[in-house]
Amino acid sequence: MALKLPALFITEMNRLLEEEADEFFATYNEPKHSGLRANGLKLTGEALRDLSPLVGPSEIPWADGGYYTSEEIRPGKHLYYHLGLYYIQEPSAMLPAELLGVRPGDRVLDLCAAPGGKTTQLAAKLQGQGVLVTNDNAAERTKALAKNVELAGIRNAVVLNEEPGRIADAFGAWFDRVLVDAPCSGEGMFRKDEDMIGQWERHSVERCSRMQDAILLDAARLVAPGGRLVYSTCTFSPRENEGTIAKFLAARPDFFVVSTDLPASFGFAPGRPDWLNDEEKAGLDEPTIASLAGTVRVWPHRSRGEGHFAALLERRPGDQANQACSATLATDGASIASAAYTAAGTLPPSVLNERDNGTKDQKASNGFLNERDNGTDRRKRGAAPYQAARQKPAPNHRKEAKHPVRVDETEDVLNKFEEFVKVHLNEGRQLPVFQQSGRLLVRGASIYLVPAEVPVLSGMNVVRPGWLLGSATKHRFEPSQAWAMGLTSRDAVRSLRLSSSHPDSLRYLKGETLQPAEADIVGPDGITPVGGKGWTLVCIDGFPAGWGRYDGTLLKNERLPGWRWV
Ligand SMILES: C[S@@+](CC[C@H](N)C(=O)[O-])C[C@H]1O[C@@H](n2cnc3c(N)ncnc32)[C@H](O)[C@@H]1O
Repeated sequence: MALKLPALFITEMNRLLEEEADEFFATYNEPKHSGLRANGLKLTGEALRDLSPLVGPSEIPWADGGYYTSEEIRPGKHLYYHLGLYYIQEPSAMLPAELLGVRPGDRVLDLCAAPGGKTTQLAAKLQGQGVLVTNDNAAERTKALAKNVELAGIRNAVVLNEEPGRIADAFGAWFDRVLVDAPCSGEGMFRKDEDMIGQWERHSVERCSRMQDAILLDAARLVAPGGRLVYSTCTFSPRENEGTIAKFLAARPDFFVVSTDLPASFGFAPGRPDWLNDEEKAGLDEPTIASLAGTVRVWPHRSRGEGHFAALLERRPGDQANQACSATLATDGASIASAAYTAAGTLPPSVLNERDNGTKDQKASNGFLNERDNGTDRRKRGAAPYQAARQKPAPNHRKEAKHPVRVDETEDVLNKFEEFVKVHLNEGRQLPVFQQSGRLLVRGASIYLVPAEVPVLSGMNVVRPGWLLGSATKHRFEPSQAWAMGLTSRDAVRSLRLSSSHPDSLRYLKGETLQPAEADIVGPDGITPVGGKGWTLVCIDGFPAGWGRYDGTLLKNERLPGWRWV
């Protein structure tokens, strides 16, 4: 065996797998599986395969747009990676988001999300409709999460750095779909990442299992009646898999296991209720214990993927437990809602809609109401939703006192932003996006498009309250890289059309100034030269790569240093 596996792990796997163990251990002498997944927000798997030799001929059968690839190809070093056209992801890791069955328009929560592989997959399922709240409690890791959200061009995501309990207090049972890709002992990743072996010795299965129990109980509070939750790990240990689910079902009988029923050709194995210990079985009836066979185990000796476990759970419709969550929301909301933002939006926040069963009085004591009332007023005045941020901040904004942003500064940011949209963007395509999919929010000098329906997230650690569109400086509005990545070439009045084989493409991604041919500065149709000067969306093979400023001869590179290909 090439890898030095922990002795305890070897003993345990021999005990569990019995006669299958030799076959299992033999996989540690074989190469690991690698994959990538086309970013469905930008192109299909077939389109990516037509474009790129990176994509091997072999599809990952359980993942939309997923392909096996080889490490030698180094897909992270390719230009298309920097355009957000795909995400490099281990094949089994593509399963949980598929199981969740996300539909466009859903409210989706990815609770343990960094660095964001499954988040980008869930966003593609939403196709820009609905809301994706993506969270990780490790502040450092949310940097990579936010970057991957932006690289993928996701427009309807909120990125949080919070503890699950605080999210549950604020949102209540608000989500149609929740993913808990739990921290785990990582036994299934030994072949992919040898460091996991050392970490296994330090982080015991028992410690992980306690964390999982707590996260899952908080996650349950966030699932709307009739909604679904996927729990997944990349470990083999029954304590962290069937054991965690069994204890959860005993604590939350309003949830049940949905049998996954996947094609036998995938090679997945059923969950193992027979591996539960007495403590885990306590309080469960026989049919519930047996239902754990409906969860999924991915074994490297049976499937073309590393070790994984996934359980699809559903919350029974119409249960009453939800009302308790809402009461907590309303009470806690009063303090949480000492708002963090300089301005709120027009669309009625639906945190207190009928799903949450909040009473009128509860609503009245909740700071979320400010936002809705103001929104109603503005709608009466007929103001366009995208002007939403023009309103006086509510008087009780706690963080505002710390970093005061005056209303006239908010006005200034908005004026500069509107001027930018008018001059540089194809308004006919952009305004409907602003009006239909969210509300504008000014925070400091930056402006965001917050997904419609998302409440004011006051008092929470918000990494990105929405799609970062850009920031105002003293003299102008500067569009963000995130905005560029979520646009198409048709959205800009002026774009630079580059082909990936042209040396300027690489030079642009590396941050260099370009001297483009005039004929390549084109209008929204991507063909007709437009000339003129100003902000220009740089597109490679038709996909946005970032902004530049064209002065008629040179194109100044506006890709921020953190985004440059080094
Ligand atoms: C398996 S990783 C997630 C991988 C991610 N889903 C992806 O596809 O890229 C587990 C994550 O859970 C986070 N985590 C650990 N404890 C947490 C908690 N209590 N609440 C939220 N996230 C937590 C870790 O920081 C880690 O990023």
